[in-house]
Amino acid sequence: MTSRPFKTRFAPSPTGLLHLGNIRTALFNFLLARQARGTFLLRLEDTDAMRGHEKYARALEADLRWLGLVWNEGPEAGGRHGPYAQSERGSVYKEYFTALESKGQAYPCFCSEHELAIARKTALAAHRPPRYSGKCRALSPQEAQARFARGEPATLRFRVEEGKTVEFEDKVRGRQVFSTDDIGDYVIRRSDGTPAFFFCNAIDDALMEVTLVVRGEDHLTNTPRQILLLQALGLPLPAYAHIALVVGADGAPLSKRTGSKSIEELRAVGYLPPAINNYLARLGHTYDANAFMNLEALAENFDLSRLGRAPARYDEAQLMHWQREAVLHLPSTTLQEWMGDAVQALVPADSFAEFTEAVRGNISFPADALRWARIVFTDKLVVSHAAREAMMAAGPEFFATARQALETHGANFKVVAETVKQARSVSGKSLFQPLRAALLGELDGPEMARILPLIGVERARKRLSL
Ligand SMILES: Nc1ncnc2c1ncn2[C@@H]1O[C@H](COP(=O)(O)OP(=O)(O)OP(=O)(O)O)[C@@H](O)[C@H]1O
Repeated sequence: MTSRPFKTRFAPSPTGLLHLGNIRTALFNFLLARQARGTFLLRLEDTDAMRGHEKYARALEADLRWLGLVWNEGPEAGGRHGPYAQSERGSVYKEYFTALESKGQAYPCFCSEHELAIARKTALAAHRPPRYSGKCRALSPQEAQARFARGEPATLRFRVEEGKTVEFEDKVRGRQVFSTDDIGDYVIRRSDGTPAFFFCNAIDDALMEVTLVVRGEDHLTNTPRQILLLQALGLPLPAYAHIALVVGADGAPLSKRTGSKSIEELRAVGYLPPAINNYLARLGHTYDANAFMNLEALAENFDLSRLGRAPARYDEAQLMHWQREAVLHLPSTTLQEWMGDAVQALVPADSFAEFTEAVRGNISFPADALRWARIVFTDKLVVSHAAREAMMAAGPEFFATARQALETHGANFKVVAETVKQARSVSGKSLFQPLRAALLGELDGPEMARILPLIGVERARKRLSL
């Protein structure tokens, strides 16, 4: 098994937009494949019955590409093991159902939902695991045929040998032991003919030669069932790593069904791919270095043994930290594009590079850049209460001197400030705050030496005349 080429996979069901929990699973699989110079496979776990799966499939592919989590095998990328959408693999699953039936390892079950529900309740009341009683196990082929002929619907159940254990070494959670007595015979094909999710999932992992399955721990209880299936079919087993789920502030796992914030929404407000990647790679996983890293470095230093088992809590403040880091690290031209049309319309082309560098340290989103662009390049200055107080405290003579210095020396903040300092004997906060307040309308913001030349003498003169 270990001699097979290293391959991980991400196998989402396109039932909604991906959220940070799903993407973290994709990221870990991507990083591990990249680190091992192996393959990162994408498989769509859709079924024909799913609504809108085409739309969501395209959306999740776009999300992955946007984050740079590019798959080397799967839809569009191609590969030897396609098709890569489960809705197109019906004939493959059929073949394996037949194989299991002909070996006597699967049998038709005619028990109705109602009957099964009663049996489950009875078992639970008697403190027994609610596993299938085995009622249809012993049906003779003739009897089964007769019932089919009468048009009775049947599921297909996988036969599980009693009194055994299924064991595997989980790469995150350690040794896992399950008793087959708790599992019981389980449904692998529903009565409408559709295969059970974990059946397709296991068969596909084996046929697509996946060697390591990294997925949310919500799948942990599927694993012994999948191992039993693969063993019965003589198919290779992957290694497994079940990672803690990402939970929201309420402690509940992020989920498409409960409307968790989607990657698409984060992209729309201006979150940057390296911010999301740096944040998620550290969510429940630790690196030695806390520095901002590109995907290559995140991959190089990723370590499965450093994954925590506790639920990973989504923390927006942490994501914001990495967003600011990403803004600081972005190439200037990319940052300008990211700022968007509204900023581009306000900032003169020949000042864009200076503007970008001046505000880079003070923005987290394009909306922040727009605010600074309005302050610097329009006459609509909104002066905050604190700024107005600082200006009042400095008094009109302070500003008369500042205006005079501006006329004499131009938009050179250092010289203007130095002149005011000498002439009015003020320094530190009492010098810089009123100047900043008048010129920007705020007490915090970009470095004045960079921003004043962009504001220009004319606009600065008016602002110092307040
Ligand atoms: N909250 C979460 N935290 C971490 N991983 C998650 C979370 N929710 C789903 N995953 C993982 O994302 C991968 C893709 O899952 P899939 O698209 O089937 O979503 P799902 O399990 O149906 O989740 P959802 O509840 O969001 O629909 C799986 O490995 C799953 O374990």
